[in-house]
Amino acid sequence: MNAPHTSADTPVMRQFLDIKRQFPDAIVMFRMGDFYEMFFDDALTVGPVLEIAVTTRDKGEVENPVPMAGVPYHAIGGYLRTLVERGFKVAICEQMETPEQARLRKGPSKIVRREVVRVVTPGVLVDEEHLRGEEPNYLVALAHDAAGTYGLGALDISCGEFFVVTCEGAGAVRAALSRLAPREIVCEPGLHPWLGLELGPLCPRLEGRDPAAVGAAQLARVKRLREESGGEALAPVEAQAAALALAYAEDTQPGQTLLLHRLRRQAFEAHLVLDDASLRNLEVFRTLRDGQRKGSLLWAVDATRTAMGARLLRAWLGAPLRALGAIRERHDAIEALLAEPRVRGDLQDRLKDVRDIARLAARARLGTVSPRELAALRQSLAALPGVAALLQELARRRIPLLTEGQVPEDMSEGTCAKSQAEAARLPVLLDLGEDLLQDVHAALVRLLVDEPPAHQRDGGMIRAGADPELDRQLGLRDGGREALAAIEARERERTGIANLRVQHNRVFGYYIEVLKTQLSRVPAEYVRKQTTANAERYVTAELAEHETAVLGAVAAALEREQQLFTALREQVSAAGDRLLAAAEGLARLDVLAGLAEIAEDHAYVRPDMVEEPVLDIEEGRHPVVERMLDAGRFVPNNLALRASTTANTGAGRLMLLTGPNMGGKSTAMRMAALVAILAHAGAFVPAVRARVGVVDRVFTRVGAADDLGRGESTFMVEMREAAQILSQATPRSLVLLDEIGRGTATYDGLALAWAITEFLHDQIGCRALFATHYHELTQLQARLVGLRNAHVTVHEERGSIVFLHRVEAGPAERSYGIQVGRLAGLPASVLRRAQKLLTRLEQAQGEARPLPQLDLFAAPTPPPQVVDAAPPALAAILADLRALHPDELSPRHAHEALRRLHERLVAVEGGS
Ligand SMILES: Nc1ncnc2c1ncn2[C@@H]1O[C@H](COP(=O)(O)OP(=O)(O)OP(=O)(O)O)[C@@H](O)[C@H]1O
Repeated sequence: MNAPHTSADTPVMRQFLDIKRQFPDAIVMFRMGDFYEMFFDDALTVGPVLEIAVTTRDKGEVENPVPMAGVPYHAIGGYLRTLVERGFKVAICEQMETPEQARLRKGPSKIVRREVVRVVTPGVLVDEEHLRGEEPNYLVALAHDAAGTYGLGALDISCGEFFVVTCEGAGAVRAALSRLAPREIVCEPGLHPWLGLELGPLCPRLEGRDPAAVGAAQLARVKRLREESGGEALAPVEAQAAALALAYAEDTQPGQTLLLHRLRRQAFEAHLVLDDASLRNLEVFRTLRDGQRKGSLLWAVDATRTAMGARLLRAWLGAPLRALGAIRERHDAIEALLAEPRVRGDLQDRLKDVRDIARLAARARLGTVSPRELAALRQSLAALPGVAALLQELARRRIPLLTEGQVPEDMSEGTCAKSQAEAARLPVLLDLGEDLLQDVHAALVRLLVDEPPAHQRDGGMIRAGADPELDRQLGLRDGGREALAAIEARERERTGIANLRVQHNRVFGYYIEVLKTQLSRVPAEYVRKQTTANAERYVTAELAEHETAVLGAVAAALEREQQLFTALREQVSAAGDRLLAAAEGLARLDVLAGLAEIAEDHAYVRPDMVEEPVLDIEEGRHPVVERMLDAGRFVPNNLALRASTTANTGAGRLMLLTGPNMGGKSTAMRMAALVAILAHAGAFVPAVRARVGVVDRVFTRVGAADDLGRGESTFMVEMREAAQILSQATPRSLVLLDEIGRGTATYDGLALAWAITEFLHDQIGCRALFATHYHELTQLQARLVGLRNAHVTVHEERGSIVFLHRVEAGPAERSYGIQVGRLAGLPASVLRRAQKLLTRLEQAQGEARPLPQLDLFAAPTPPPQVVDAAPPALAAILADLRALHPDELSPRHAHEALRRLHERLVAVEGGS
């Protein structure tokens, strides 16, 4: 910034430059009266972005005037959102005193004191207008050690969520980042390209900061927070990442203490890991096609009533559990809620009244909560006793349920009574705790009016009768106003001016207005102040006195209101930890009740979770595709995988799925993965029965269309993903491969697919589903004990095919590419030509046999004809026509053949 001396050398500009020096990388929004002004380069940068005019401060008086652009203070929200969405960092600089106070202040400088009160970036948003209720708003800080271990510190200051994740290697970092979808990443400058992070899609903003520079104080704070949270100590990279996130976030909120809900540790090994490819391909959070939430797994199972619940459900799906105990706790809770549909429904109705308690608490802590938002908190807390009562009812109703016929004789003593109590207890996850925050609720009821205003600044939020001092000021104010009305009446009477009025404006305060037609009656003591088109305005000594009284009372009342509101806000802020604990319990309840509702409405069942590496699904359905089709149209399928297999058991560890395009292979495979994910997330699953053995990771290699935009060929992406799977999958993993190898020459592709299948089967031995069009692979069943062929069935009729979408044992008999092409509307001539080429290719391959043991293209069964069935005489003519080789005929022979065919056709038609 090269500020010319002349223009910048005023006290205010010096103040601005001082502040700008402290926030060199931020756009400084500098409050001046009713505007936020931006100067110099800031103005030039934001002008076009915000579509506002850039002017100059000195209006042509100096040679190099200071560029300036401003926005009205009350409209800052929209402008701020635009800037933040574009990835800017914005420092909000406020006036910390009134011009009046500045003038009265001792000392040489009489300019208004200004300070940056907060810095706004995408990762530290707290205001409702910037946030989406159902999505978290993470800031993620990255640290790493020499061994290539990464610590991720994830912080959502809008709701106090704070945790660390450890990742081994760049791939794991990418997986974690795509799950968390952070709005901002803080890491060592230069780290992100090295990690291969494509920030565009992954995250809107990156802040370069060196984790090593994090202060000892921050590290100590993180350590203390962790101790208070009761977990084991953090590894150094974890602590460093957490401290970096905290330091960065706190720098954006000068002078504030963030509300944090413990510092948790998400152990990598505690979760079923879904890498970015799986999250994307399985459409866990959004669809592949248009990136929408609708049509995703999350959408299909979300019946939450609160924003907090929606966020928690997202977290559960993104990081399913691996520990059977923890998974079963969730299933137990859903089961209990399913058993009592009426209680569950009532609970959900209560939850509808619950607003985003976590985010409201965080805003109370930062001092930005509005009166209207505190009313939302009041409404939420009002729902708590009802929720607690319903949970008690649920517990009571479980006693007969669990103890029928085995009520012990003496409930008061002995182990029997103890187990009795144990059995009657609610599933642990349905326990909301004792603290219903009714003290906070009572304070909100006592102080806040029923419908408070959106902003604190104008007052009108404190209930009459709540505070004697406020009531007194309001009395004075109203008394003053009444006195003014009395003056008006008295003066009308006294002067005989019937339409004399006492009025008020900001320039003159209170005045008496008399129409010009009545001027002759104006008493001598009225002092003329202003002349308008058809009236004169006057002041009197009495009026001035009352005015002072009224305005004084208004100001005093407003100030008292502000004091009371601030105290109330501080009371809420002090209850922050309790509010977050309640928020957590409510969110969990909301998710579990929602999952129970989905289970009931869509006939999901509790999966049987086991350690043994199996995946046995009876009549499973794809949760999303099922919903998109008309009721009853989805064809349920059985799928069974068993990692430890021998030749003669029904299920293998690797299922090779063949069958025509559009036959339902992808749907069946995804169904298996989604059932596994839902089960681990603690949800019920869309099936009649499911036995799910613990999975450590789900890998998918499915359709590559969406990768094309990234500048890599389909085949390259495919192979890279396959390489990753082969190097990372363990015997506990679940692997989905959809048509691997099809992006290259036939034999290359087939050979790669063949070798990959063998490797998965022999070396890794995990559960895997492999959809392929290489029929040759089906012969592997003879050699690989754990491989089972399965196919999606079609019904064939008169040369046309109908997809049955049913998975059955054994390989598909052959492919139906040409029939599918026909369904898709390819021209008949192309189809005929393709059929002919296919026959020839099959014959040629049959003779040449370039890969002997593969038995390529086994003896061709005659392909079904593409043309419609015809009467025999006609069919004979068609057969002869088909047998012609037009390209090999001379024009004369062609003409001859055409004439003969035509004659026969006319004869047949004449005879029929
Ligand atoms: N079990 C099912 N019940 C009803 N409809 C289904 C079922 N499975 C698939 N479908 C329908 O068939 C369409 C195609 O399914 P899918 O994409 O799974 O086929 P595919 O065999 O993988 O095809 P391709 O080989 O071309 O990828 C789906 O979009 C869905 O509408």
